[in-house]
Amino acid sequence: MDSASSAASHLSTHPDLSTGPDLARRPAAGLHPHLSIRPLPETDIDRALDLAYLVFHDTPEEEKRKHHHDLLLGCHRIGAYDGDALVGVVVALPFTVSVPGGELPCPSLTFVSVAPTHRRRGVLSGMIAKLYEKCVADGHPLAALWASEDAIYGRFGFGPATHGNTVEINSERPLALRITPDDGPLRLVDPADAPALIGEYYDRTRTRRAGRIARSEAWWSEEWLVTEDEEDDELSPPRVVVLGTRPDATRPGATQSGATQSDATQPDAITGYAVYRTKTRDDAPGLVRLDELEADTPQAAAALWRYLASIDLTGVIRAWGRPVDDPLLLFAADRDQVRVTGQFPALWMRLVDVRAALLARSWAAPADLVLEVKDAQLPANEGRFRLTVDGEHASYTAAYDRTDAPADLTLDVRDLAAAYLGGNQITAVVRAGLATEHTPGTAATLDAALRTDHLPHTVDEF
Ligand SMILES: CC(=O)SCCNC(=O)CCNC(=O)[C@H](O)C(C)(C)COP(=O)(O)OP(=O)(O)OC[C@H]1O[C@@H](n2cnc3c(N)ncnc32)[C@H](O)[C@@H]1OP(=O)(O)O
Repeated sequence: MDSASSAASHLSTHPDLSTGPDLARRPAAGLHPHLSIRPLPETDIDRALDLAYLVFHDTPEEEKRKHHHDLLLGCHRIGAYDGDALVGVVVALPFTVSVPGGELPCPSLTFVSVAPTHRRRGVLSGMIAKLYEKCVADGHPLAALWASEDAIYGRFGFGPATHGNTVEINSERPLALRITPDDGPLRLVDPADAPALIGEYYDRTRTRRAGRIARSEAWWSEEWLVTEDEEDDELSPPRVVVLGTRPDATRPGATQSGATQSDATQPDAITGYAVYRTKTRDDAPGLVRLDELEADTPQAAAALWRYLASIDLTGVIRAWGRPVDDPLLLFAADRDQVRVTGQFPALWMRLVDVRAALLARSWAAPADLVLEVKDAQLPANEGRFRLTVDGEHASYTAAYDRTDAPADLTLDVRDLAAAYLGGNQITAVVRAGLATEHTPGTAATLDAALRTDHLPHTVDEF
């Protein structure tokens, strides 16, 4: 493609489109015969980016465009074409996501774009159907995304499976804590060295919570630790602070004072880290914008929060995308000082193959019930299935097989997807009138079986 031509100019010169398409409004399940949906070749990546920048009202600099180009090269890409004109794009990042008890490949949708000339004609629906075909062919039971608008993806069977809290801390006074922070050494790390150091820590610990994305080194350096923040160029470059293990004279390498030379310089000596940026402001206290804080123990987390709250010339910490069950909310001694200012859906999940998805996760309690699942897109998921979970605590095994037995619970696949990682309750879905419990107590049994020790959490927005 001629890189100088944008999707906009391409559309306006296309004979079928210049006068407005003659495409009658089609139901989502059908696609107008003018349109074809097929894999988007490498040679069309520039056109795909033009289309995405058009619909997202973005005018990126060359460097960002090159970054997006490289990102799309490594993804599965689907294009919708009207004749030669590219009118729709869906990109699937080849992610792996943690699920209760393990992890699964999870094609993750991004750059979802339909030309303004072709909206509401089933183009997105057609591309999603194509993506599901690909997931089934590849044996990938899950798909995921972050939604630009809440109303779009439920109809395609996606449910919001993880949520994030926005937390604001008044750090003009010392952070009041009900626990004693870990006294291990804190060390600032050069962001260039951070992927190797905290990347290994993250890999080691990320499956503690479901919903977490495995991060490649490129994802660390080009998404997480990129020098200039994409949304606020007044913020400092990323700062990375790591907490080391407590000085212990008995450890190898300990000095006479008890400190160890290797504390916090080796991934296995780290007990937590925080990634943050700062900025000073004329009209308000200086800001610490926290991107991520992970810790092995509440005491280690408390040490990192206390560090962030005591940075000179700052008076507020704004933390985005914190876990809903963040222990900070309990060990903070003054909840007027530490306030949850918002909550939002983060990772939307799709159980493309309900059976494979359910069998791949761990279970928290026994169950024996018949689910009737509604799935408007994927008939293989539709119908009645007996879910049995047996065995001993911590090693339950599940079976999920089609049955003619009457249903104990009827629910939509999107609500099952929202509950899959343990972050939402089926009992609440029943109470909201969105699922029907034919046998009282079934939803509570299912909730107990799906329960996880920690709520799921996703902070990688894509
Ligand atoms: C994962 C991500 O990348 S999120 C980013 C999504 N992209 C954007 O927001 C960019 C701007 N918007 C667009 O490009 C398009 O409008 C899209 C991709 C959101 C929708 O594409 P379309 O081809 O118009 O969707 P399509 O025609 O297949 O719609 C299917 C159904 O979803 C509904 N729908 C689509 N978009 C929306 C929306 N924004 N809000 C509410 N309903 C919507 C349609 O009304 C239709 O419902 P119906 O079948 O009951 O009539």
